[in-house]
Amino acid sequence: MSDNQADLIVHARWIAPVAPQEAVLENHAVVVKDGRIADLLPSALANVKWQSEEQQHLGDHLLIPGLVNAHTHAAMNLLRGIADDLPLMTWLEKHIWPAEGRFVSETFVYDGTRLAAAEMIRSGTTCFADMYFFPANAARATVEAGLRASLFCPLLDFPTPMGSGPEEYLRLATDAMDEWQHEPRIQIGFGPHAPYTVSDGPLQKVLTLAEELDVPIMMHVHETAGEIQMEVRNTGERPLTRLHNLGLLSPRLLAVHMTQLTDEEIALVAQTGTHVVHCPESNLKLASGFAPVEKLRKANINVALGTDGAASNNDLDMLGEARTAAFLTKGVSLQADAQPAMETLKMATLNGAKALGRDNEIGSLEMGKQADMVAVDLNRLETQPVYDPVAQLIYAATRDQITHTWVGGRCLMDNRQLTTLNEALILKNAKQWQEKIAGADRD
Ligand SMILES: CSC[C@H]1O[C@@H](n2cnc3c(O)ncnc32)[C@H](O)[C@@H]1O
Ligand SMILES: [Zn+2]
Repeated sequence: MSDNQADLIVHARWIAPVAPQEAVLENHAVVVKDGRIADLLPSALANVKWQSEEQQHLGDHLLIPGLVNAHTHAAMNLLRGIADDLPLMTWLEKHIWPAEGRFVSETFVYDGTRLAAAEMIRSGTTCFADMYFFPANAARATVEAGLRASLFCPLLDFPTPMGSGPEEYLRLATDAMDEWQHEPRIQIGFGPHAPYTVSDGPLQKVLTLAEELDVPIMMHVHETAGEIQMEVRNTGERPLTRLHNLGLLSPRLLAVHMTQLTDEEIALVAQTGTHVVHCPESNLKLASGFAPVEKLRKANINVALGTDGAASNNDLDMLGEARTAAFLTKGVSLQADAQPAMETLKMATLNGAKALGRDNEIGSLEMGKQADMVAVDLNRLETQPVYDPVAQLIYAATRDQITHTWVGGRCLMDNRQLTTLNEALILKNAKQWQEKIAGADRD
């Protein structure tokens, strides 16, 4: 193959590379070779410098890096709408855990993750961070869909459909790491559920193994005030202090939610390089609170964005989540200029990639990185006229305007048609699960 031979050239009216520069490029093209971005140059020069049989002329579209959903429970798509309008602990203890106890299996996780993958591809997510049971089945569904994922293997003090206790969860996690080590699109990490469900011994083991194997850790932390009061009552310490004393706060940790933070705790998170994953819609729906994003940003903390699972959100729409995040930060900080549109796009892409330690490969449209990209059609009544394409994306566009999704240069959605997944089959399967789950309650 000659040096100027490419596999695909995508031309767009606007390209927002996110990094190394935040500026939006006009009438440019991305050249893809061997799954990576080989060039980013003015459209007029693309076919002078490069040859490619495959060309995509997008017109009035904005091309952005693939969205990185930094926290979800993909298979919970099958539990969407099963328990609404409840606070976290009632939702979890009285509804979700009992339902998981009855229905979660390897098949449930495979089917649920496939349903979630279809929704994610259709809404521009190219990489997701998942924390759920039977991660090998989630990995299989992810690879078949063509997506990227970081799968965090669950660990709790008590039995679940997946295992009997910490020793078994740890073994299953290291087995999954062995099994998936040669699949570059899959990363496996540890997912100790929360400070109130995992005791010190297992957390110490997680930390030792994570350091030895050099993998990330994801945990729900300070999601509600109630969880903090409970820990203070039982141990006299706040959960974050306990995690710090155990040595868990570090760039290896993705602390999810973080809605309750003192100024001292924010300083500690900054000092230790811990990443925060903000899940505004789940936090709002469960009435948990909200992360003080503007304060976190001022402290130079990396804040990524996640939807949480579809049973608490109730969708996996990262564009919608980004809009909620931007508005919430402005409202909470009483500063209209807090979290501008470009900052929000960065939170939904590069910051997620950084939190997962994958920013050398994904998160921005830079030469050498994987060609994970999403095209958004701005040529619609709802997003015209266009003065600022990124503002239009964050403040006005909706996920149905996403026309194309590529992962590693492979097109997973072409003009809103899924190429790797059978929509009709997935739909049918989701309905069968609904009948099984709702039917079991009637019996
Ligand atoms: C250890 S597997 C994941 C476990 O977490 C539960 N879960 C889903 N959303 C939340 C949330 O917002 N806070 C705490 N726990 C959550 C899920 O149902 C699984 O049991
Ligand atoms: Zn969660």
